[in-house]
Amino acid sequence: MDTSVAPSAKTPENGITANAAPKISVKGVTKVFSSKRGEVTALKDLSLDIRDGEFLVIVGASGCGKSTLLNLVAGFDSATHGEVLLDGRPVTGITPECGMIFQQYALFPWKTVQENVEFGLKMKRMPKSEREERAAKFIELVGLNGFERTYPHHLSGGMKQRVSIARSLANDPQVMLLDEPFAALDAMTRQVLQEQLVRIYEKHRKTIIFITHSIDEALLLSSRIVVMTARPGRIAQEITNDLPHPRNADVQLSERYLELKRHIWSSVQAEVLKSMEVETGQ
Ligand SMILES: Nc1ncnc2c1ncn2[C@@H]1O[C@H](COP(=O)(O)OP(=O)(O)OP(=O)(O)O)[C@@H](O)[C@H]1O
Repeated sequence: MDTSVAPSAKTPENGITANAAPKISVKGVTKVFSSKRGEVTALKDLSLDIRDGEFLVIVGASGCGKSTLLNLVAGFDSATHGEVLLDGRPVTGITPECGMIFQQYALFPWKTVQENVEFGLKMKRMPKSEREERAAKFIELVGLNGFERTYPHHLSGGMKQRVSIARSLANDPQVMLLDEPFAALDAMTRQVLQEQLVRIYEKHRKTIIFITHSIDEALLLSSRIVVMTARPGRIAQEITNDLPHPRNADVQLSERYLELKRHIWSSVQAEVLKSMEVETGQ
């Protein structure tokens, strides 16, 4: 594993200590799917540690197993071999410690913004006044004040995704899992939401695992980037992202940014070419 561009896992900006016990530990995970067309090995003997407060971004060719890995961490599915540990305990099902955000917002269309954000808190039986106050705080954090009583079908895609983020944050998960959350958005909305997520990360320091196909998105957001191999997915490379915080899109103009981007691109490109060979059976 080449980490030559990466200086160290500890940065003054994020205060993450390399030798702290991992928040999440993926240990020798293999995932085989069986279908009518036979078996697909999506992940093979994949191991990965994620530290508390890290913003880990996973990139890799289409079909290399990124969503499969995230689903195992979320407890939506279980590994064929190996295990996923959260705070040292095996993940055996969905847990409130992990909040998931999908590309397709997953909002309740019959509930207002306020009711969507309050939903998890209501499930936890939080008293009404407390949950209203909490929801208002996170609606404000994502810049949606004034839209509390609006229904999702009156919101743009970017606004819907902000509701999803507010809903997840309101539940105060220790870990946020995001599967290509901004992929369906136009470029400008996407940049606004990326910068908003960076601000949220800088303020709240959640442990975040984020999947994307965009190297620019990975570099803007992450504290570490993992490139996965072509299927069956394993870790091809890990790169510590030492671009400074507070971070915004201007970071893309720096020499360091271009250096990291070139490095990640060469790794991703090699894996994309391999995945094309897998698909065409060469
Ligand atoms: N439930 C399933 N049954 C059968 N095969 C599956 C299932 N889920 C995923 N796969 C297969 O496992 C492999 C990995 O899929 P996965 O969705 O994890 O990849 P990905 O890297 O997230 O892809 P993309 O970037 O295109 O979203 C693919 O070949 C996919 O077809």
